[in-house]
Amino acid sequence: MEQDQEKPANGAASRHVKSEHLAKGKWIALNQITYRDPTGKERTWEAVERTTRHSGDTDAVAVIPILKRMLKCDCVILIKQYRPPLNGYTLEFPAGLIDKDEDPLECAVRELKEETGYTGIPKHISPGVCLDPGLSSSTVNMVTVEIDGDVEVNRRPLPEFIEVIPVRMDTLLDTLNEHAKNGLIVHSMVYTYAVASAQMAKPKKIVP
Ligand SMILES: Nc1ncnc2c1ncn2[C@H]1C[C@H](O)[C@@H](COP(=O)(O)OP(=O)(O)O)O1
Repeated sequence: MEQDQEKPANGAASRHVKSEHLAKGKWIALNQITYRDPTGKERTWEAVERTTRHSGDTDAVAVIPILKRMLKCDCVILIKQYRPPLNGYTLEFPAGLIDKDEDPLECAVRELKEETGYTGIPKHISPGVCLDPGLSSSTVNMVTVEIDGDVEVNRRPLPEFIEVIPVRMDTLLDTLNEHAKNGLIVHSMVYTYAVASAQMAKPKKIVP
C-alpha cells in the first residue's frame, strides 16, 4: 500500500527503488538512493545514514532542558562543544545516540546528566523529527526536560568535559546573536526555539 505522506497534493507519488552504499565507516554510511519521481522518471540522491540505529526510526534524542529556580528567570541549558565536521565550536541542546533497547525518555535523562550534570524530569517527547533531510536520514526525538534547580542534586551539577551554558529565556535570542558574533555556530534547533520564544513574548512585533 502506498503511504499517504509520499503523495504530493496533485496525487502523484515518489517512490524508493533501491539504496547502495558508496562508502561505509564505523559511524555513518554514504548511500546512493535510486527513486522514481512523480512523473515516473528514475533519479538518484546521495544521502548520509547513521550505522548506529538500533530499532524504530529514531537515531538520537535532543534535550530541551529548562532550568527552573525559585524567584529566578527560567533558563535553557545549552552546551558548547567542538564539532569536527564544522571545525568549530557550536551551541546546541544536549543530545546523544539512543543505546540498544534504550527508551528515548531514559536516554534524554541520561544524556542530560552526562553532558550537563543536571537531573531532570521529561515533560514532552516529539515524534521522530528530521534534522537535515536533503543530506541525511538522521532523526531525533526532541524531549523537553524540566530541571528543579532548587533541589540539592541540581545545586552544583558536575558536567563532563563539555562546557555548559545556561541562558535566560527572556534574553535567549539576543544572547545567541551575541555568541554567533563571537564565532560560535548556533544549532538551528536552538535558534528556531529562540525565535519562537521571542515571537511569543512580543506577539505584535516582528522578530528579530
Ligand atoms: N561520525 C562520527 N565519527 C566519529 N565518532 C562518532 C560519530 N558519531 C558519533 N560518534 C561517537 C563519538 C561519541 O563519543 C559517541 C556518542 O555520540 P553522540 O551520542 O552522537 O553524542 P553527540 O551527539 O554529543 O556527538 O559516538
